[in-house]
Amino acid sequence: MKIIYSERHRLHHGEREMYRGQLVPCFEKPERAQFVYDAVKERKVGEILEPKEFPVSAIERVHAPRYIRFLEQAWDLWTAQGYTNDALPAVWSIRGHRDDIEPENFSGKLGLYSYDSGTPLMAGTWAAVKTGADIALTAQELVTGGERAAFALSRPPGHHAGRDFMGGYCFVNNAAVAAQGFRDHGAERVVVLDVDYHHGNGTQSIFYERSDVMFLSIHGDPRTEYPFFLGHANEIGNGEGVGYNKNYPLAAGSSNALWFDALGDAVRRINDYRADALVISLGVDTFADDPISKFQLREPEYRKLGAQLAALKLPTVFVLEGGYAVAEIGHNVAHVLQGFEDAG
Ligand SMILES: NCCCCCC(=O)NO
Ligand SMILES: [Zn+2]
Repeated sequence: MKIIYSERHRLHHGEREMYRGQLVPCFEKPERAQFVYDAVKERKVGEILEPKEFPVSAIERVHAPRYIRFLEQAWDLWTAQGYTNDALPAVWSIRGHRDDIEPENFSGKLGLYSYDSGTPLMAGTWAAVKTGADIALTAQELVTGGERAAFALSRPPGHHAGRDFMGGYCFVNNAAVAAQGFRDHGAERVVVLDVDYHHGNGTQSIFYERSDVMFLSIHGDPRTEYPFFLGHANEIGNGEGVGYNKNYPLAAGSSNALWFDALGDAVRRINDYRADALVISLGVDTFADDPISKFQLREPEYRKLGAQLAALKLPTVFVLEGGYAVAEIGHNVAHVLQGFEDAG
């Protein structure tokens, strides 16, 4: 399969994130994409291409223009106040507050558009994020054009980013941008399947009222696992979207058998939905040795996952999400992609 990658991801290299009450070095770092690049290249998974550039309007198909304007201008606004360190929020809009008025104060703006203090914004963040969306759209365009599958090797990840908020290391929802790209180019029904350890709260919230994009997610139970506030089994969609959202929360430490039971049910639902295209939010923080997650997947499971996705026989875009066991992330991603390719 074709792989889309750009060195411009390096423009986003946050210094520190708030973790358990302390500012610690960022888990989401440039080496992650480097290791994935090295592994897919070494294993000859496919030709590696640079992304095409798309208009920012393609991002605004799923994100609020005022949020995108903020992302574009944030670093200049921050440094205009004399700061040079990464911007991290310290105050948030929460229940009972208003979110229809954007504060003039930068900290207020940043808090309006954030939901955690783990997602530092720095000089090159917007450039890297825009390229990440271009990577996802390039993958979607290739698959719409006839490629069986493509891998969007993008960072920072995106599945926690909602219509108008960032968080969980995510700014623009690359998987949602790709899903909408499929919809805007002939696909009637699109599935986003999120196999990252963490619930794709951003992706769910973007498509929650829609029946043309079905969202399914297998993840650590939000009662104990990040992002905590969305991802329960009783979230089934709203309005038009009722029945088109499916969550499989699994207890931390769940067995691979349980994980694949969930995948089996998701596959059945995807087949019943008669999708025209499939987007996989491919996080490999489900890895047994991941430093911040608690599932048990290893190479055999990643290859099995790839094979079961191939059996759907759908035009497929894989979008990189999480995975923090940096030395192994590349191999784990490659195992999924090779499992998919080998299943033919
Ligand atoms: N800072 C809290 C943990 C963020 C998890 C990010 C992730 O891997 N999401 O899939
Ligand atoms: Zn994750």
